[in-house]
Amino acid sequence: MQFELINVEKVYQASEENKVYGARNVNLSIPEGEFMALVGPSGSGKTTILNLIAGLILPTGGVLKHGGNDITSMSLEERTQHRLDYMGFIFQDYQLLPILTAAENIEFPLQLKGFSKAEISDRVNWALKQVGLEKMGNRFPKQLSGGQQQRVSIARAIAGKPQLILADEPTANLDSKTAQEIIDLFKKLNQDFKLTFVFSTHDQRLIDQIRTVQYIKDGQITETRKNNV
Ligand SMILES: Nc1ncnc2c1ncn2[C@@H]1O[C@H](COP(=O)(O)OP(=O)(O)OP(=O)(O)O)[C@@H](O)[C@H]1O
Repeated sequence: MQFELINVEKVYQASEENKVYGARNVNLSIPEGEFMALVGPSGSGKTTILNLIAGLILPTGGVLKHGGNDITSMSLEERTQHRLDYMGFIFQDYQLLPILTAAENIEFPLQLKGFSKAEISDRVNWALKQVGLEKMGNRFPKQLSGGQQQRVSIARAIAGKPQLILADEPTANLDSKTAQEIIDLFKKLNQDFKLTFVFSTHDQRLIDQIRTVQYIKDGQITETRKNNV
């Protein structure tokens, strides 16, 4: 099922006379298996668009769809459930809980989804293997490098077997070699499982490797570039 943003607008009302367009006339189709980056300067609206796709914020205009379903007309509970069912999230600062081991960090959202103990254990082992950390499940975040912590957060995002991964600047805190390894891992997951990726980046070195690049400025898509990868 594809995600679609149709004429989406998000106005932040800082005050009566101070309106900020976080997104304006955004039209985006995200088919299953897409590998898409949102690229633009700070404040251009990348996070806003990711949050709109996630249903974390609602547009002030336009429609957001997944398959035939209109996400904008769902209740808060339905949107939360929809997000749990279909999406995984990766953040710039990993957002791992420091008091939990790598494996426990991956388990946590699976418990929210109500899986059995055996299913959780299978999924954690599967996810750790996918990210090449099968021997590090017992380590705490502070015992892992930045790249390894980001791998744990990727494992956490994929363990629920989502359709779409949303990632806000996932390589911004990493050196260029580690950033490349993380993008290689995204590509592998995209190819092996037809997992859809939409992520924001500032990193010019990564852009040529991304199938669809959406350039964002002042909340608008100014250019779409397709790379043959
Ligand atoms: N909650 C909010 N209230 C008011 N304005 C906001 C809010 N969130 C974002 N904005 C504004 O909307 C615009 C887009 O912000 P957004 O965070 O989406 O950009 P970004 O491209 O992700 O930036 P960065 O690369 O710095 O994270 C900016 O002008 C920002 O100041």
